[in-house]
Amino acid sequence: MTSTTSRHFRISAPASTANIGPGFDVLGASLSLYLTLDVHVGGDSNSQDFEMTYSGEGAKDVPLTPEHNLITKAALYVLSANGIQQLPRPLKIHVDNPIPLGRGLGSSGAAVVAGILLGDALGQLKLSRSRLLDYCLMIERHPDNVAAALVGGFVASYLRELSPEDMEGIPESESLLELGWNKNIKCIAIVPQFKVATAEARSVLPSSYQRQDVIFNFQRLAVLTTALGQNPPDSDLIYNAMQDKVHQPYRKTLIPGLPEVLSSITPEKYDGLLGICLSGAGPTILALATKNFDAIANAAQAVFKEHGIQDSFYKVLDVVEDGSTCVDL
Ligand SMILES: Nc1ncnc2c1ncn2[C@@H]1O[C@H](COP(=O)(O)OP(=O)(O)O)[C@@H](O)[C@H]1O
Ligand SMILES: N[C@@H](CCOP(=O)(O)O)C(=O)O
Repeated sequence: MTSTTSRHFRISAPASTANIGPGFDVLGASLSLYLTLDVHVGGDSNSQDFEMTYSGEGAKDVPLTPEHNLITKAALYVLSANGIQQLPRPLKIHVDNPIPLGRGLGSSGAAVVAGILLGDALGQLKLSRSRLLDYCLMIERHPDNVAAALVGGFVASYLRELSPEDMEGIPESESLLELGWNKNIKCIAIVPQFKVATAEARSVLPSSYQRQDVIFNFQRLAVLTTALGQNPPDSDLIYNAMQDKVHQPYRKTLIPGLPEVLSSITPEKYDGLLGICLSGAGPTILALATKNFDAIANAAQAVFKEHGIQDSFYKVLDVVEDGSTCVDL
């Protein structure tokens, strides 16, 4: 498809931290770390050029062909579902990605959301936000990261029960609720220098659970969704509400030192700490705090070192309300 009209636009999609303890596949919060696409399309009707360049995380790792790159695959998915079988030419995309891949900060969620917005923009489809989310879910399959990355803020979501007939098309598959987040609560992401693929971290989870473990998470999830919006935040309430029995206990085999990090770093020992958990499927540790960020991060890094993980870094991030955007330049 040759595009004669020339357009220059920028897509931005935030990182996200999912689960936040007991909210496995439910809770997600968008973080102040943005994947951006700088897109030039059309202009020279004689050119069939396609160029994709990268800077930042994954620049040397990710495939750059449209059929293999997660961003352009998502864009092609939206376009083909709407009767457009290829990307318009000429097309230049520069991707700048500060989100570490395979670390539990929603890099794939941000890439899927950015790709869906890219397809929507290139096809001039003007899809609604809920429709964009449906497309994201058909790719990512769990709602927490993509919901937070698309709409922004602190988000709870559920998947609708879908019949086989529903699945023949692109079903309306998710509902979400934007929750309150106390702006004084910062997200310390302690990032070990090894990857855990989300698919692998999901494969180690049991297919069924004891009733008491499910109730354990239900109780804490209900409390946590409100507690994180309260001001001042209650560290005892939040710390205990961020406990989990559904995913973290099973993922400790993939992340050396995880139990020790989660049990040894407490509000009693570290002033300002509210709670600590695995960010998404890990290996990043998420610590929620109002101050004392460096001491908290250094404590987690020290535990990782005791377990042979010498290299890690940390970032102090905000939960951001603006979600993903597509802006003409
Ligand atoms: N900006 C990107 N561009 C292309 N592919 C990406 C990008 N970000 C993530 N991916 C793909 O997603 C994979 C990481 O996804 P996943 O295992 O879910 O980890 P994460 O916790 O970072 O979401 C990468 O290995 C890569 O295949
Ligand atoms: N609920 C998912 C969240 C995965 O988040 P990611 O940032 O690691 O992709 C899970 O825990 O599997």
